[in-house]
Amino acid sequence: ICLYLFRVAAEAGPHHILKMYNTNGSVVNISPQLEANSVDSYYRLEVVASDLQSQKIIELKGETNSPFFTVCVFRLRHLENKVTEDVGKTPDIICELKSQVESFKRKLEVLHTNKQTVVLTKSPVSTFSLSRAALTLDSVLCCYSSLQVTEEVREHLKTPIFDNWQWEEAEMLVLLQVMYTDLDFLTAFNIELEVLQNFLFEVYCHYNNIPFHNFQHCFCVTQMMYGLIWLTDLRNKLGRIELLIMLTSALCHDLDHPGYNNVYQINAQTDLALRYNDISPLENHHCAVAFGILAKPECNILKNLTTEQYKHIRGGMIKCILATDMARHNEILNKFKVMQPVFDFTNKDHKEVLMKIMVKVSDISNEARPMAVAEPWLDCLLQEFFNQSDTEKLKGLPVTPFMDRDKVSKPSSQTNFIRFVLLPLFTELTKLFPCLEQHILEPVRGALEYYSNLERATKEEEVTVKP
Ligand SMILES: Nc1nc2c(ncn2[C@@H]2O[C@@H]3COP(=O)(O)O[C@H]3[C@H]2O)c(=O)[nH]1
Ligand SMILES: [Zn+2]
Repeated sequence: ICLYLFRVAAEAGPHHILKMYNTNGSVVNISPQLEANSVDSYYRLEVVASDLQSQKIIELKGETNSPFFTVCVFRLRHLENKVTEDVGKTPDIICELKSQVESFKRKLEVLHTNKQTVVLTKSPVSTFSLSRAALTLDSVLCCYSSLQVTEEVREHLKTPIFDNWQWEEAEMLVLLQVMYTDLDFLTAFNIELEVLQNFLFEVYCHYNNIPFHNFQHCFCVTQMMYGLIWLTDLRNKLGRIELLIMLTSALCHDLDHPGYNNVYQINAQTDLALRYNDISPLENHHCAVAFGILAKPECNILKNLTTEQYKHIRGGMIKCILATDMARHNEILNKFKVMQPVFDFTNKDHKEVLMKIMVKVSDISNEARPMAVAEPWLDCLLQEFFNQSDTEKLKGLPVTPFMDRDKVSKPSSQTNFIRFVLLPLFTELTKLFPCLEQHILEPVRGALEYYSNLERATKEEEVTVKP
């Protein structure tokens, strides 16, 4: 079995380069011809994580220490079944090997985690630096002038079926400009085109290159907000200033997100948690970064407004962005539920809660999009979740259960989220705007059915596979 495991380890893939040494320290060839090892003449397996900038050494002594991997697990299970048939019970040696396979698997996962941490590590308070320069302002400006945004694209941009995966980041910046233009913000608030372009580019630069809370997410949330504004005819129900608050809040709501949520910030006692006294540290940060960008005159799309208007927008954006902290989800939804039957578009409190709900709906609206658009987003989200829970394990912090790769699957993650978060929220908004039924409620119901079926099928498969 050890020989077999070594061979599998040698084929472990690009992230794990393995070298094996004998007790004299000489490298030995991992092959089926390898001599049997023992407690005294053991092999040392060195896992060289070539692109991880990290090295771990695991010693393999006789049969008492062994490697890992899924294939091994299957092999062992097969062997166990065979032996159980012959002998009537699982021999101790097989149980021991199983636990060693698990332990080795965990070690490799730690190595893999190191890699992700290296890639993702960026000081969470690294604001106002143009650290990410995949695009230059010049290249974006070039795209502004060369991209023909047809009437068809402009109309498509107003719908939740818009597919973000088809567009480059520079193009998204152009599309964001179209949103500000087509809502008449440039004329209504005397925004110079160049200032808007600088602002959008700075926003782009302050999103991090992380799996989920990145510029693409910012674009999707803003585009969903834009779509909702058109679908619900909010232009005729709210003031332009409220629309500007909602769209700009959506745009800025995750600025400089570090890829680790509030619970992590608080448990790890990060700079952000210290700075904001554990009170919505991320959302406070996103908002502070937004106003840091607006503080630069060349990016200040609000500079031609009166002090009164500026204060109104600042107050509104702070409320909307802070409302995206999911810890406040029930508080905000319950407020809206109470108002909804007597909703009054001229009532200041009612408008305020509606604006928060609109930003929240847009923020978590991936499942309202077509499956081909939504599913890759779930992969991105789980990648970020797993990265956090791996880091929590590594640092001995409490592990967030819905982020734990050992506990969560795509279907289980979505069925619960759709049932307990999305449907109650979307249903309430749909009561106020019945036209949203077909645009956001139906696709979400479809997604629930899809993931429920998948969950059921997986469970049935598990039952049949089990010996
Ligand atoms: N399981 C699940 N969670 C989601 C989905 N979309 C958003 N979320 C969660 O909702 C949260 C909204 O706020 P955050 O951006 O902090 O983090 C987001 C995720 O934790 C989804 O499609 N599935
Ligand atoms: Zn978000």
